[in-house]
Amino acid sequence: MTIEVRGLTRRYGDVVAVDDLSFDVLPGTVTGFLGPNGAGKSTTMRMVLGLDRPTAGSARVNGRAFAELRAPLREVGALLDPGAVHPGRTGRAHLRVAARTNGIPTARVDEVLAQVGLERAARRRIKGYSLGMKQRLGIAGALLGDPGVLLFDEPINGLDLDGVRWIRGLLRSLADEGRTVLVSSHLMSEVQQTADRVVVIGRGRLIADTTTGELMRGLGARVVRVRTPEADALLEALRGHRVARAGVDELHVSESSSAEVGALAHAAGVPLHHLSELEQSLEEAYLALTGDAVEFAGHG
Ligand SMILES: Nc1ncnc2c1ncn2[C@@H]1O[C@H](COP(=O)(O)OP(=O)(O)OP(=O)(O)O)[C@@H](O)[C@H]1O
Repeated sequence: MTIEVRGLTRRYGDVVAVDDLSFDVLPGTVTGFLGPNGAGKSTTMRMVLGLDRPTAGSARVNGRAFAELRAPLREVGALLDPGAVHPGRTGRAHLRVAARTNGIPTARVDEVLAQVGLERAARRRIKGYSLGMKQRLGIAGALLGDPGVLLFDEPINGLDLDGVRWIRGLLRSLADEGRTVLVSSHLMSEVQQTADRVVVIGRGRLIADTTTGELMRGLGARVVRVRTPEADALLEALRGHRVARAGVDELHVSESSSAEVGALAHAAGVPLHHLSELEQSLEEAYLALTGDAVEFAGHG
């Protein structure tokens, strides 16, 4: 039960939505799929689900292209666009149609309705559903075929706190049952709370593919802020370190400590006017990581 993405590329005219992307999603884990708006997350998921055609490369589920899966809904379930349902149908009727067309026993419909907590609304028309209820119905649809691979595109969008907690618990339990779970979000904080692994993309390209812990350690690294009237001399003394020039008299040193920077400055006879450690918040660090990849940055 895996998702394998290899050299996946999708162009729309001049826009490269997904750019030579490769990663694996493994069973028993929740993998967060993280990137700013327009990064290419939905396009990637659509290609995994056979809803869009790669310009190059491949996306495989359990070793096969989606079109080659014999019983697709039993192998992979997805929540993509919860609004894309017939509003005049009841939730139950909607799922029964999906079950029938996919050779899934209709008894399964009531099971998944119970699993997502929609039993009481099952006989009401979808047009009367709240966003959260539509989201739950979409998830029920994803679970219908009891698939080993699940994709959720921004599942917490528009949910209240209870709904968010419920989704987190559901993702966890699906992974604990040994399933392969890929969940997209544009929020670092969300992925931090739910995912074991993270695939970060920006402008369609892979930025990071690692465990959540590693990503947080890397991103949360302290930066030493130092000010000196002799910045060039200090730069020289810090050779071999990762240093960014933040102004005429200010340097930011990564992967170091104020003790180390202070000692190096002292040894080189460089006077310091300021020395401190900046603790980056995870959200800031994530923005720094994907900053160059943001398609439309807000100003002011
Ligand atoms: N059918 C399409 N035709 C033209 N361009 C498209 C199409 N689908 C997506 N794009 C473009 O591809 C890029 C990636 O879009 P995509 O929706 O995959 O990003 P995303 O990471 O899911 O973002 P969001 O969080 O906003 O949904 C964007 O520049 C988008 O405008």
